[in-house]
Amino acid sequence: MDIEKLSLTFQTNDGPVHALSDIDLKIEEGDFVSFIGPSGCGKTTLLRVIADLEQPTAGTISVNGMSPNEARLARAYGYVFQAAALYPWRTIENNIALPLEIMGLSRAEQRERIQRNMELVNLTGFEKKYPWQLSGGMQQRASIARALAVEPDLLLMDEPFGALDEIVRDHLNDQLHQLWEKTNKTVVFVTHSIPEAVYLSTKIVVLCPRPGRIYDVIESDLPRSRTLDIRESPEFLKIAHRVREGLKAGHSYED
Ligand SMILES: Nc1ncnc2c1ncn2[C@@H]1O[C@H](COP(=O)(O)OP(=O)(O)OP(=O)(O)O)[C@@H](O)[C@H]1O
Repeated sequence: MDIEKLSLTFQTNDGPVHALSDIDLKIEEGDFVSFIGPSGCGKTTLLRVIADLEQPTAGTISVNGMSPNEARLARAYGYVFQAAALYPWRTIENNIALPLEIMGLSRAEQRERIQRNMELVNLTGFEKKYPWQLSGGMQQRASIARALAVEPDLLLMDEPFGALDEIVRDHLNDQLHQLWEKTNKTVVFVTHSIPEAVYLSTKIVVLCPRPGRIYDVIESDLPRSRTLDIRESPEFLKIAHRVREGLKAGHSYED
């Protein structure tokens, strides 16, 4: 993915809001990229621009050689929201089936994809449950399975684990990491958590607000294959330190 000199200004009743300013970023296939930064620095807006849910006011962006609009129509990405956004009146398997029905896949193909992706997120056996019968962490895994079932090259995730407690979050970080290793998808991930960003990413983009812009891009030198233990290593702590310094430098304490 190639983003060049991209800016987005929202016109509001209180005047213009410079949500994104002069963003330059390259994301390679198979990268795991995190956007981290204080509230209002434009993380979600940038993700939404990639997803064709917002239009930039300047600059260019290409997603797998396509415009975001072409990529959306080609179903090149899956989007996972902060809250699981599952339909409560549909079972887990029928939630995952929904985009597949819209795509017009055969029942057999739908069933095969549901089974395979539920297995990938360790939810086999919960096909007939309703979302409200599952824990928050399981609901998030189900929404990841739904995004994966479309078989996108690119997974866009907006703070998917933000509302979960620390232990569940650690567990899901580990699972997501393994999933990424197994599937070799490109992932763009929004987070507020430094350990989460450093653990998961091959590239960490530190953003700062007013106007929303990139402060630092950190290429991780951690091995691609990792376990949560790596968080104790000096290499991990060094990257975490650099992210923290970036956040401090870009932070305004007047908020
Ligand atoms: N539709 C909109 N209309 C006007 N302003 C908007 C709109 N969407 C976002 N903004 C503003 O753009 C800026 C960036 O918002 P954005 O949600 O991308 O930040 P963020 O880094 O994701 O924040 P958070 O961490 O709180 O989710 C903020 O100042 C926000 O108020």
